[in-house]
Amino acid sequence: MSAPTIGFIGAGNMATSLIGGMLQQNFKPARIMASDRTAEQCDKLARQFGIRATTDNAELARECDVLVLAVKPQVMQQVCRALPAERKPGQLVISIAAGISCASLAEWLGDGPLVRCMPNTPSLRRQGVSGLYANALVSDTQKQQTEDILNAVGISLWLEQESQIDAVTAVSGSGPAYFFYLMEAMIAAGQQLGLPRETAERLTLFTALGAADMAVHSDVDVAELRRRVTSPGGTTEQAINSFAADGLPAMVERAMQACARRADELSKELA
Ligand SMILES: NC(=O)C1=CN([C@@H]2O[C@H](COP(=O)(O)OP(=O)(O)OC[C@H]3O[C@@H](n4cnc5c(N)ncnc54)[C@H](O)[C@@H]3O)[C@@H](O)[C@H]2O)C=CC1
Ligand SMILES: O=C(O)[C@@H]1CCC=N1
Repeated sequence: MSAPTIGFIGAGNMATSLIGGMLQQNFKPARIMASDRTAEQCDKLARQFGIRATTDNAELARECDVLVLAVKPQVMQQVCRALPAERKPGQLVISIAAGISCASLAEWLGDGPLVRCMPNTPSLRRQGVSGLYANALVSDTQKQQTEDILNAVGISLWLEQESQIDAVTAVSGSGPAYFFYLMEAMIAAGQQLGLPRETAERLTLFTALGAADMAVHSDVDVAELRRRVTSPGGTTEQAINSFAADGLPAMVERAMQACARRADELSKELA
């Protein structure tokens, strides 16, 4: 079977990250298309990646075997309803929007194979992680096609239930922002302690990179890795005790609950 043609509707941050990663993983530019509301964005992608880009979403719907919906949740209904009814037969639709349910997508597009995917921006560096949920009409071949796309930019995990996508959004979809926020705070605190900004920044970023790499490749869990840094009566213990006294775990839980709740609210507001 020949390789599928893949069309991205909405060529913004996430689509650019995904396409960039796919091309590094030997996807052929001739097999990838993108459409965007703005001609500037189309020109940018065409120049950057050598792919075909158009302002006509309908062209992708007619020509592509796989359609990736990568517009903001707030415009998804309008974009879906404006697509032609004569889409490529058996077309797989992959939506990466937060908080847009399969039921809404099926109502706007008609019944068909549908995957909900929650990727994240480190896909740009092929370090992404995605949660995937398929409706009952998705074939094994289409599941494989979905994995081929998302695994080109990192790793992907299939979910049993659609509702778990909101939890994935709270952990990994939005998660890079939490780590960036912590890094911002560490850089500022490093400066307060007397380091030049650039030094505090490099120390912080390489510490984050090293800690994540170590945790990913470790055969013990992250709590044990933390304990191994924390000498009794030493310096780390003071910092961890301070975080605990300020209620860091509860703070993280509340933030992630708020994130998942917003995804659920969006699914109702935009249904
Ligand atoms: N940015 C992130 O970290 C993540 C975003 N997502 C989801 O990905 C989707 C896209 O997010 P971003 O790439 O961050 O947004 P973005 O704003 O960078 O990209 C959206 C693109 O859609 C285009 N667009 C708007 N209306 C259009 C229309 N009618 N037809 C064609 N294109 C149109 C815009 O011009 C823009 O280039 C959202 O639904 C979001 O929930 C999912 C996971 C992570
Ligand atoms: O903030 C948002 O709504 C999107 C979804 C996950 C990450 N960014």
